[in-house]
Amino acid sequence: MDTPDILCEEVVRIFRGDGIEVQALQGLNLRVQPGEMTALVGASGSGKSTLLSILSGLDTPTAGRAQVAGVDLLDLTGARRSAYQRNTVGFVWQQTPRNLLPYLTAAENVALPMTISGRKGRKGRVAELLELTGVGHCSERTPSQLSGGEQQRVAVAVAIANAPRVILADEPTGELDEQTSAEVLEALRSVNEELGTTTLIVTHDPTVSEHVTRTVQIRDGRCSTETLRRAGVSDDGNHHMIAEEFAVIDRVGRLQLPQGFMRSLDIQDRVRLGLEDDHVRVTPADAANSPAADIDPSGVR
Ligand SMILES: Nc1ncnc2c1ncn2[C@@H]1O[C@H](COP(=O)(O)OP(=O)(O)OP(=O)(O)O)[C@@H](O)[C@H]1O
Repeated sequence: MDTPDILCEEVVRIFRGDGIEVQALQGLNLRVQPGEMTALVGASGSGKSTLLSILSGLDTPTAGRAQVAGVDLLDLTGARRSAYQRNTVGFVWQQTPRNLLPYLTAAENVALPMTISGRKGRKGRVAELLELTGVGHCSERTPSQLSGGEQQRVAVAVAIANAPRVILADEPTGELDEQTSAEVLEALRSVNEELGTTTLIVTHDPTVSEHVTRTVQIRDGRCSTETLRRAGVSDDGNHHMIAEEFAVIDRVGRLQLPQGFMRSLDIQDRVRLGLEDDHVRVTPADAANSPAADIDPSGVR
């Protein structure tokens, strides 16, 4: 298997202040392979923004290992941090002012990172990237002359201007309606398919899952479940997408049982484990004859 473009191993981030300690990330493990397009979803406060701050080089983990495109994020300082943010990763933020300069046209915004990096052949590349994200017709307009969706598609073109290995998108569709969101997600998908850019989209938006092949759910600062989508053919020959949900298990065997399972079997504090031929049995400890929640290795039932 290739070296992952995003690699998090046992990442911990603790915030301390006023005598209070918050464990925003509690030993998070995540691998995103080169060329993968993944959505990271989770309830408010689950740790998504904290993880994205670390991956973007704006924050440092308290413990653990975090690498993006082979760059170790724990000892990133000064000039290496700037080079990382300029060339290795591209960003799309929810708020337009963070993505685009208001007094530059779309084309000038896309050209700017290339100018800063001293990249040649800028003019042709600007036109190509705006076409790729579906906003070639907007090149001479400033952000205030663009719709919210067009602004975000220009932001995607800006993010890939210096050909980064990885794009990190933070709620890129947060302020858009469903139709416009779909256009922005299609722009990200075109970039992923045409250029092979590894893409991680952090979002609350449940419709994002329909545009990616992998959705990772984060709960209490750890990855808890993953949904993988693949094309399938049904008996009548029609093509359709099949989505399958898996529990995430780490190297030492930790996994999170879904809250629904815990509630329906009244599981708390401790359970009995049993090893069967092809699966592990989990039984509430204090219910001698209660039904068991079986964990099948091919998925969570
Ligand atoms: N700078 C900080 N100081 C103290 N606590 C923080 C800080 N940043 C985040 N937290 C806490 O860490 C936890 C995770 O926050 P985070 O913003 O990563 O969650 P999130 O999943 O991105 O939420 P949302 O979807 O609402 O943005 C929360 O309990 C939050 O209050």
